[in-house]
Amino acid sequence: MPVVRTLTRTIKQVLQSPVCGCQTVTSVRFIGFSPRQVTSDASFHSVSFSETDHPRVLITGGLGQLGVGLAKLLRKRFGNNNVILSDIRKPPDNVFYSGPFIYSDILDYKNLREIVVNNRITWLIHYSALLSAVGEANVPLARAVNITGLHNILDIAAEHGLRLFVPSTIGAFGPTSPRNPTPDLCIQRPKTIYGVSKVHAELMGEYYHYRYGLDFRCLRYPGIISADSQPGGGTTDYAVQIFHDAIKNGRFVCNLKPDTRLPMMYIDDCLRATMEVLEAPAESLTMRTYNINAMSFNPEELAQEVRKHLPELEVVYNMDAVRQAIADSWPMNFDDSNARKDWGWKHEYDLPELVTTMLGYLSPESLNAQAQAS
Ligand SMILES: NC(=O)C1=CN([C@@H]2O[C@H](COP(=O)(O)OP(=O)(O)OC[C@H]3O[C@@H](n4cnc5c(N)ncnc54)[C@H](O)[C@@H]3O)[C@@H](O)[C@H]2O)C=CC1
Ligand SMILES: CC(=O)[C@H](N)C(=O)O
Repeated sequence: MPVVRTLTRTIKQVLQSPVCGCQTVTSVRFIGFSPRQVTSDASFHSVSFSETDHPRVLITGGLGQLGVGLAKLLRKRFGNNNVILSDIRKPPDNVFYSGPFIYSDILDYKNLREIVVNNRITWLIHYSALLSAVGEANVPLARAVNITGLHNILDIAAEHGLRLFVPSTIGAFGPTSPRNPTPDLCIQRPKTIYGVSKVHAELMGEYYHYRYGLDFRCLRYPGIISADSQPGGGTTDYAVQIFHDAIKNGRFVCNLKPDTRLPMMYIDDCLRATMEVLEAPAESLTMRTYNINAMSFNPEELAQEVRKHLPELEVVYNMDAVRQAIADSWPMNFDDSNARKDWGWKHEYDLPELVTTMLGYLSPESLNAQAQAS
C-alpha cells in the first residue's frame, strides 16, 4: 500500500506541479515505480512558487569557476536567502559571509535529501563535476562524481519535484561529430570520461523528463572565461590563464597549438543564459538540451587580440599531448540556433569585448580598487 500511495502522489505531483510547468501529460508515458526505492514513511512533496514566491535554489559544486557568480546573479533576482551554495570544500570568507553556504557531498544521497527537504529546495543547479583534463587524470573519481553523483541528483530531483539544471559541454561531442559547426542533434562519441559522463547526463535527464516528468533543463556550455574565478582543470583553461600571465609576466606558455579553434564564452553570458533557460516557459522549450555559443577562436587569434592592448606579449607554444588530443576531438564552432529561436538566447560578448573586459578587470588599478572596496 505505501507503494501505491507513493505512486498516486507522484502522479498527482507530476500532473499538478506549477513549478514544473513542463510536465505535460504527454511527457509522462508510464510511471511504474519511483526512480529510487523510498521508505514507506517518505512523503513526496513539491514546493511551488505559490508557497514561497521565489524558487529556493541549491547549487552543488558551487565553489568552482562558475558557482559563486551564478549564486550572486540568482540572489539578486530571488533574494539572498533563497539561494544556497554548497560544496565539499571550505569556502573563503568573502563567499561564506555573502549568503547561505552548506556542506554537501553529492555522493551522499541521504545528506542531499536532507538538505533538499530541510531547506524546501525547488530548483537544483548541479555544478559538481571533474572537468576534462582532471577527469582523464583520475577516471575512477570522475566516474563516481560525474555519473554516480548525477544519479543521486536525478533521483532527489524526481522525488521532490524539483526543476533540475545540469550543464553539459562542448566536450560531449567527439571526433566523429560534425565539428564546424556542431549542431544540437548529431553523433556523440566523446573520447574522455568527462564527455561520456556528460552525454550520460543529457540522456538520463531527458529520459527522466519523459518517464517521470522531471523538469530537466540542460545547456551545453563552451569554454568559459572569467576573471574573478579560476578554472577547475579543463582543456579550455589556457584562455583564462593567458590574461593573468600577460598582465603579470608579459609572457604566456600555451599548452595547445596556435591553430586549435574552440567555442568560448564570457562568464556573464554563460550565467545569464543559465538563468534565462531556468526561467523560460516550458512551452518554449522544444528540447531539453541546448547548445549555446558566443564566439570561436584559437590561441593565436586570442594572443593577437590581447596584443592590441599589451603589444609586448610573448606567447610560447608547449603542447600538452593529453589536452591537445581532447581539443582536437571537440567542436570548433557551435550551432546554437535552436536556443536563439526557442527561448531568445543572445550573447553579448564577442572576442574584442571579452579581451577588453578581462584586461580591465585584471589591471593592477582595478585589482587595487577591488581590494580597497572589500
Ligand atoms: N568552466 C567551464 O568552462 C565549463 C563548465 N561546464 C560545467 O559547469 C559545471 C561547473 O563548472 P566549473 O565551475 O568550471 O567546475 P569546477 O571544476 O571549477 O568546480 C567543480 C566543483 O565541484 C566540486 N566537487 C567535486 N566533487 C564533489 C562532490 N563529491 N560533491 C560536491 N561537490 C564536488 C569541487 O569541489 C568544485 O568546487 C560543471 O558541471 C562543468 O562540467 C561545462 C562546460 C564548460
Ligand atoms: C569546455 C569544458 O567543459 C571545460 N572548460 C573543459 O575544458 O573541460
